[in-house]
Amino acid sequence: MATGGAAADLEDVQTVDLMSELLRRLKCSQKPDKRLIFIGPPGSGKGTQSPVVKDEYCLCHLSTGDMLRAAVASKTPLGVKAKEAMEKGELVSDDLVVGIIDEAMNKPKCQKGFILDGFPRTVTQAEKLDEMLKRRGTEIDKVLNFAIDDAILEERITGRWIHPSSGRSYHTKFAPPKTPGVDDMITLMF
Ligand SMILES: Nc1ncnc2c1ncn2[C@@H]1O[C@H](COP(=O)(O)OP(=O)(O)O)[C@@H](O)[C@H]1O
Repeated sequence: MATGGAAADLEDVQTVDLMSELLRRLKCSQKPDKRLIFIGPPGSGKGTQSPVVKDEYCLCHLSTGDMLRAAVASKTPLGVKAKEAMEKGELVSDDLVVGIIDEAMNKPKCQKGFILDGFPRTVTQAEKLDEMLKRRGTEIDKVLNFAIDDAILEERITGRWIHPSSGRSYHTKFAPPKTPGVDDMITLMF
């Protein structure tokens, strides 16, 4: 399905990037398919573990929260519809969320499977997920519940610092920035 445009784009890609992507795909072709659901409150470690598991098993990480925030930021039609509910701290409609997950699952990066993060969040979403998987002739392999003590969660969340423009997160005790209150990359650059 490569188009003329896509082929031209590849010519612009550095050889070293192209080779490492080829090697990655070769390695990935030997991995078993995996379809996972991660469940856990903010601070439970989903955000830390997801990229590790994703890279190891060549999966895509489908975080509905991240996808919705990106849609809102880039003002796509989906983002415009989701914005109001998100700002009020309410759930976005099941149809919208199911739509973005269904579309994302068709992407090549989800070919080996996926990590669902923040989805399903309602019974309707869970039923729709069942339908989607049935249609694709697949199943969920594992659901991982990041069970964690409330006291630990509180310590992690209250000590968290987020650099808004990059999304990099720090912790006053566990992962402090080099200079208090300053993002490390900025410290490095100046
Ligand atoms: N599965 C979902 N169904 C409906 N709304 C969702 C779903 N996932 C995320 N959202 C919307 O995105 C917001 C942010 O989600 P998320 O990043 O998971 O963070 P939080 O832990 O603050 O809920 C939610 O408050 C909700 O409005």
